[in-house]
Amino acid sequence: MPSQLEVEDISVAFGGHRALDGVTLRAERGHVTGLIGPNGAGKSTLFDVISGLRKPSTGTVCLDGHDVTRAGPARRARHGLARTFQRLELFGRLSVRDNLLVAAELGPERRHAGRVADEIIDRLDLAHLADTTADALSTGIGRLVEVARALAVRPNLILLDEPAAGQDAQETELFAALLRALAEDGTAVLLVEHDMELVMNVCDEVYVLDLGRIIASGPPDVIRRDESVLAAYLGQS
Ligand SMILES: Nc1ncnc2c1ncn2[C@@H]1O[C@H](COP(=O)(O)OP(=O)(O)OP(=O)(O)O)[C@@H](O)[C@H]1O
Repeated sequence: MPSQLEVEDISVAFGGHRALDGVTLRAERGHVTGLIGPNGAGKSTLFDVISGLRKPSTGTVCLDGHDVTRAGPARRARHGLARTFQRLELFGRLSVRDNLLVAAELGPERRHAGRVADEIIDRLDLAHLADTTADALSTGIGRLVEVARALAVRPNLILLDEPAAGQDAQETELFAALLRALAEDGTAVLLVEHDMELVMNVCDEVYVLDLGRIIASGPPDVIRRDESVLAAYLGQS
């Protein structure tokens, strides 16, 4: 069976600067896969390539065995891809429930969008905030609602870009449990995150990007002790 996500030999250049250089990575169903690396390593650029917002100069992206390298974001979404962004992208004047409804109406269960929205609100314990407008949420809760909205399209693969930024310790703990539950449901989760404790606690495997190249990959215990990884982080200004 193919992996939910297979990224092969991806390169991206901005002018003369190689933001990604021959990146190969996989994310499996049932796994939380971490993507870490110092600032400017190329993590967001790789997410843009995977979600179809940026065309690579070399390489391929396959979703569930389908080559989508030349496909736009909408076709990738139809292959089960959803993502969140580093900056919150909720509809600020809409309620939490309406933010989920808008997404659910684009997903495979659009005919039961209301039911999908309510089920996710319950699952993420957001019922008390269902009628609150997104603008009124704290950053930490706003990030949780972003994940909720991504779930409303029933993704097979979810890309999360720094979802725990702005969350307090208790929110992060709940969030870790949510990520594990998503994986156990059979979703492939690809997580970019600077909170190393969260990454090391929830991920099945971790890829480390530095200056556009994968310098290490493996289970958290191995990555934690990898000398090239420690050197890359120590070199960070
Ligand atoms: N639109 C762009 N034009 C030119 N250079 C860019 C552009 N986007 C990113 N870069 C450069 O590409 C490299 C990778 O950036 P990217 O944002 O992907 O890194 P990152 O690992 O996500 O960083 P951070 O952890 O700070 O979010 C950086 O050197 C960055 O300055």
